[in-house]
Amino acid sequence: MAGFRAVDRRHFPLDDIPSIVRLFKEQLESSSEPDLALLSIVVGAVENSLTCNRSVSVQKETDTLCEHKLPAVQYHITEALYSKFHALIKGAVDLTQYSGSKYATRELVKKVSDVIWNSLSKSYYKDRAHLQSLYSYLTGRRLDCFGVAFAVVAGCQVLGYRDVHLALSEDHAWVVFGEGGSQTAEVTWHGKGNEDKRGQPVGPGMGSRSWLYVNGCPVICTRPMEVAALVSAINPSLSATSDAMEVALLQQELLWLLYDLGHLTQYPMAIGNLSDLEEVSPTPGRPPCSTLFQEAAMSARTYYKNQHVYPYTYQGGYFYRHKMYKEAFESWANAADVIRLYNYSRDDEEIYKEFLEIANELIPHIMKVVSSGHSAHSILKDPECFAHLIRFYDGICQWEEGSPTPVLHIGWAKPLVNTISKFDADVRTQVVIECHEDEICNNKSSSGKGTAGNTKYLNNKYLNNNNYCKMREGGGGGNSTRDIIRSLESRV
Ligand SMILES: CC1(C)CN=C(N2CCN(c3ncnc4sc(CC(F)F)cc34)CC2)S1
Repeated sequence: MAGFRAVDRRHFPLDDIPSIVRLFKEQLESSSEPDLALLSIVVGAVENSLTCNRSVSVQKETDTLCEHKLPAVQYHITEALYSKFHALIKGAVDLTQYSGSKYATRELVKKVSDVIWNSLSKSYYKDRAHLQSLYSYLTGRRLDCFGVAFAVVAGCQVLGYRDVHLALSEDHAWVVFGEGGSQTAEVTWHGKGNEDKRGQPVGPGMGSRSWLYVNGCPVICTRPMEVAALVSAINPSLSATSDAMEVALLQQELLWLLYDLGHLTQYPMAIGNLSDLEEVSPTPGRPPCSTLFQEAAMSARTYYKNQHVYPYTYQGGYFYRHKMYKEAFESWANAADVIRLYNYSRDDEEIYKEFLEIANELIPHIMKVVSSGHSAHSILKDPECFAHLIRFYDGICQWEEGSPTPVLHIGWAKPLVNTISKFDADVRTQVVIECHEDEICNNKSSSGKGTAGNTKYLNNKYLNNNNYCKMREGGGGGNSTRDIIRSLESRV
């Protein structure tokens, strides 16, 4: 649409959270598609005014939630930026070049990606905050890697293509297009120092088994889920240690609107974002954040073959912050059960850092804290805690097996040895180690091209009955947990 619909104009000026929620609600419930450019410009303007300007207005203590006034988003500013985006896209893409098909072609998608890509400012710090919205793009010519992918989808919407949608893994974004969303295309970069693969289909399919492409189980967005992605990408941080409260409250309200409309059901990370916000500032009458973290994990199991890691690290982080250490061990073991199916490759640094922090910071901290106490109920006397930790470490070991890049090094072994040796032998012997082969792991070892620990992998199944966990010895060599445990036994 060339300009704002008349209905949109009357929402302005947007000077508080309810007025922005009303605009989103109307966009999401109106007959035609929600307008990604309009919504991204609006939330980008609010975020920018509350997090990027030095002139931070000190909120009067007397203010209650509903009186949270925002720096008003004026209609004429929004309309000018909206028209600028339309002019940029329509001016650069001659649609007569792309046959009359209603479906986008790879050339069209690549062309829109080039228009965004070539209009970005030449050099800026790509990992900075607040570079995800079209407001940032249109006022500063700066976008982060997610922002480029989002801008391409918004640009294709401006051109009238309803088949181009955002595809999201846990650390990358690309687009699907064509009949039934059957085609894929890279449209942005990933990580540092990697040549971008823009225009190419997302590859190399299952072969690489890298976490970056979540084994063929990305979140394929509908238009409302693309709105959920732009809302999830709102970044309230003012500095490394503080958030702009109004921006966080706006994000929370918009996520509840999307939740109630059912648009987060198949989007585990957005549910996780909402749970994090609820943990900090619970909304009366809403489910507790612990329930939401569980919903995120269930969503990943239901819709994405349990191939996503973050729902379990969201949940484990929550339990850790609330000193629910046994539950944290279980969530982290569940996260390791996901990563064990992958091969660690060079693009997977983000999840490597996540597991490194859990194994070498968070678990050792827990061990230190609980070692000071001497209660009979200590987790150090609980075989199920030991079993969760073994499952956690074993998952990381299996992740490494068959991978082109090694995972473990001595920096991992010391905290691991230290942790396991905190459990007495009579507790450890209650955990029967049982490993057996099954088809998934066979595929992993057959397709694994890696060198690190390239051995025949046997899956560790955990049968949790009679209050102990069975992990039966099997074949295999490399870093299988059995070898680690055996070597530990000889030292403890
Ligand atoms: C348990 C954690 C460490 C806490 N926050 C986590 N996030 C994971 C990434 N987040 C996300 N939240 C919603 N949608 C997306 S799409 C995406 C990949 C990017 F390249 F597009 C990331 C992401 C939000 C924050 S994982």
